[in-house]
Amino acid sequence: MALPARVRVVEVGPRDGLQNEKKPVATSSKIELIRRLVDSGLVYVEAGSFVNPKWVPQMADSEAVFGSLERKPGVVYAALTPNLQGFERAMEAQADEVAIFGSASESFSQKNINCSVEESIARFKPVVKAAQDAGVRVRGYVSCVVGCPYEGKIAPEPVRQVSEALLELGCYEVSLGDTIGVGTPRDFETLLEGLLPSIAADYLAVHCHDTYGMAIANILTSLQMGIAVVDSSVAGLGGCPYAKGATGNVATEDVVYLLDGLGIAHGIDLPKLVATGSFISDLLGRPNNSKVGSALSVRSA
Ligand SMILES: CC(C)(COP(=O)([O-])OP(=O)([O-])OC[C@H]1O[C@@H](n2cnc3c(N)ncnc32)[C@H](O)[C@@H]1OP(=O)([O-])[O-])[C@@H](O)C(=O)NCCC(=O)NCCSC(=O)C[C@@](C)(O)CC(=O)[O-]
Repeated sequence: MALPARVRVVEVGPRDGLQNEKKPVATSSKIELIRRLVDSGLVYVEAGSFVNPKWVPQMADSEAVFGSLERKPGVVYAALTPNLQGFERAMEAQADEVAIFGSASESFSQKNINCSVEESIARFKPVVKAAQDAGVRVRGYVSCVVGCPYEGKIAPEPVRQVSEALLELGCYEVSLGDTIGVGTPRDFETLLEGLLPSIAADYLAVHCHDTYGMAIANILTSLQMGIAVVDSSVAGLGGCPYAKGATGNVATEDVVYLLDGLGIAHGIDLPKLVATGSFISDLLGRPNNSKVGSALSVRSA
């Protein structure tokens, strides 16, 4: 299949990237990070999450973050909302879009959102209804699409079932999460071969963690199979609080470099993005997990 002419990059660094940071990150730093990301050309930023702050303390200031974002036409600031309580908080904070998050693995569902996969769909139903009533778009996530930290390998069928359930509820798109970054291109091929006969590529995104260094290869495979939406975190920030040992998302800089090399449009200014990756890595006092970011920072220094 031909590669897509344009890819929509969904920046999840301020949420997925920062949610697992052990040291507190100042609200003002999060706001500055998001400002720089938007200044780099990103138009979709997952800026926070309205979950139980006891479960994910790093996201407890999401109201304050959303309250100080500079709103710009065409820029979407999204938030995770696991239930109606989260959705109401997100609306109060004027999130532009929300996301519900399920799992293809029962064990991960219990650890992450404290309910079974079936219960999660029932819990999401009123969230989507409330969002539709408010005219707010809802994105869906499915975690553990190829592997689970508790159950090992995951087959495409449960992923298809949960993805279809989320789309039937009213999600406009489902992002397929390799939560622990164990997938290889063969796994992504098998996954998409299992999904694409019943779900059009236009309704799917990929969300690859880079634990085993396979994320860029998995994204390339997905692009070749018609996927045109890619989630990523600047500087490869992140990890999942409920997936021990999982490292960050694929770095946005690495995705942009790949897209440039393939001649795929994306609308992002790579030098500005690299500077943003250096900014947040310095601020967190951790190495920059983007290979492209590190290489280009050294060259420009
Ligand atoms: C889902 C819940 C809330 C269920 O948690 P629960 O304990 O089952 O909820 P509950 O309804 O029984 O309520 C218990 C307490 O939580 C409070 N509560 C309940 N809901 C909220 C809310 N929205 N905001 C604030 N507070 C809330 C509620 O008010 C109550 O407070 P108490 O009376 O004990 O003081 C909990 O399990 C939770 O917060 N989990 C967070 C999970 C999370 O954020 N995980 C990381 C994000 S997912 C991810 O990273 C994967 C992804 C998306 O990136 C894709 C991938 O890579 O795979």
